[in-house]
Amino acid sequence: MAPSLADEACEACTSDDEPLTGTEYAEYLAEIDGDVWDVVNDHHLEGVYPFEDFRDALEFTYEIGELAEEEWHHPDIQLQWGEVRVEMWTHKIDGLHKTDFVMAARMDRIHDDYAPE
Ligand SMILES: C[C@H](O)[C@H](O)[C@H]1CNC2=NC(N)=NC(=O)C2=N1
Repeated sequence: MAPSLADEACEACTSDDEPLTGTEYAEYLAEIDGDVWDVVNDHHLEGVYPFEDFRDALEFTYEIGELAEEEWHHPDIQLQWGEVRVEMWTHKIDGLHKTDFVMAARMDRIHDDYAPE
């Protein structure tokens, strides 16, 4: 079996890279949580994570913030009761790079720990 996207390294992006097109990112999109993530305008990822309450949403926000600092790839984050919204793309190429999908897969893995029993 191919390694999970969440186990792959975040690849460094250079300004020579082209943003991924729909056919190119389709295989990565299939590996992240389809109930959470959508690609918008072939340009960025939008994710909406559900939570049981505000505290879980707050702790998840902190955890993905730490991930962002470790990988130096920072989503826009909106926290509200029971929900965390995330937007993410690769600024250098103003579009999607494999790294955006690796980050999404890592966030999915973190979110798994918040699933209700
Ligand atoms: C200048 C700085 O290194 C860049 O803006 C980094 C930091 N965080 C980032 N976050 C995201 N989401 N995309 C980027 O391309 C990015 N690049």
